[in-house]
Amino acid sequence: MDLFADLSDRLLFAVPKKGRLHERCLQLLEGADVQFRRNHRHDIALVHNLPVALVFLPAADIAKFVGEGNVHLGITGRDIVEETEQSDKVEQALALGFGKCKLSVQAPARGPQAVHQVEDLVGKRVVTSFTQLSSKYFAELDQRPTEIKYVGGSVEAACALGLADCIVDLVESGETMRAAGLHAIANVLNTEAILIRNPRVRDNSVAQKLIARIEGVITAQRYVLCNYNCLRSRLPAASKITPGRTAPTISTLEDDNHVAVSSMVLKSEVANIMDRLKEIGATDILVFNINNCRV
Ligand SMILES: Nc1ncnc2c1ncn2[C@@H]1O[C@H](COP(=O)(O)OP(=O)(O)OP(=O)(O)O)[C@@H](O)[C@H]1O
Ligand SMILES: O=P(O)(O)OC[C@H]1O[C@H](OP(=O)(O)OP(=O)(O)O)[C@H](O)[C@@H]1O
Ligand SMILES: [Mg+2]
Repeated sequence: MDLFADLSDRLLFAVPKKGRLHERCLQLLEGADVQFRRNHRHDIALVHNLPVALVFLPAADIAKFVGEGNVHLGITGRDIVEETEQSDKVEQALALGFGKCKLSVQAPARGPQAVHQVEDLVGKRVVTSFTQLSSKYFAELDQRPTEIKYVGGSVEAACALGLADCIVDLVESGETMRAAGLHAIANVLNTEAILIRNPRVRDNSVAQKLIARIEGVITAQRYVLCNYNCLRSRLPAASKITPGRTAPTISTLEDDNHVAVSSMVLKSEVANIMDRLKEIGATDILVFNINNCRV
């Protein structure tokens, strides 16, 4: 196989090769029926059923590849787009709703090294994988230079090892930082995984198709389908509780006094919605997962 010739007519789509976003990206691709077989240790995989090639890269490099046009579409964290200064060069096609965390300033919580406010860190030593964002953050805080040093991983160890007075790193549950004796003293950025594209992509139709499919998978994960019966006279109240994305679907029943209602509702609100439907006398309330959709 001549891989370079095979790639020339394909849309290149970068996917994190490891780390927190990898598995979720593979699930998205499966949901979008992007079929491929990745050979062991090979970082490029041709898609069988679309003119697309997947390129497996470290999440930290993806924004730059997309921004410079080497690849056309990619999934990475918003933090990476900001850190690599690509926000003017890439378009955000979709926010994906996973990989949510905060980039935050963390310092020792107790002992002689303890720090409780970020102002006390001006002029001190910061260790991070996010040197650009950290430099900007501390420069805005004070004109005095703060020393910013790069490390590629296990950033949380830097204070205990005497390398830093504080770190700037990603925090989700806070477990890693607690275990390292650190606490958050300032938030630099909220981030989540995003689908980005190069605005100069040649074959827009393939990119559009992929974006629409991925949007469908994400929407299907966020919503469920709620079906129930209620008295026709309670329809105005029912429609307020389940307005649907456009409007609820109403079907007539043999019994003229009742209607069947079907409506997409947010998964995160479904328990509350079922309670409210019960209160207005709805019966036979059923909730179904949605496998896939286009909205
Ligand atoms: N704890 C977390 N919770 C949620 N999202 C995270 C978390 N850590 C990182 N991310 C997101 O995932 C992106 C990639 O980070 P991650 O650390 O998973 O990649 P990596 O450094 O390439 O992998 P690894 O750390 O396994 O070597 C980050 O830029 C951020 O957007
Ligand atoms: O708040 P938490 O839920 O504990 O998550 C935060 C941790 O997740 C990331 O680390 P990762 O797992 O990528 O390991 P790494 O430090 O080796 O990159 C990040 O760098 C933190 O260490
Ligand atoms: Mg990591």
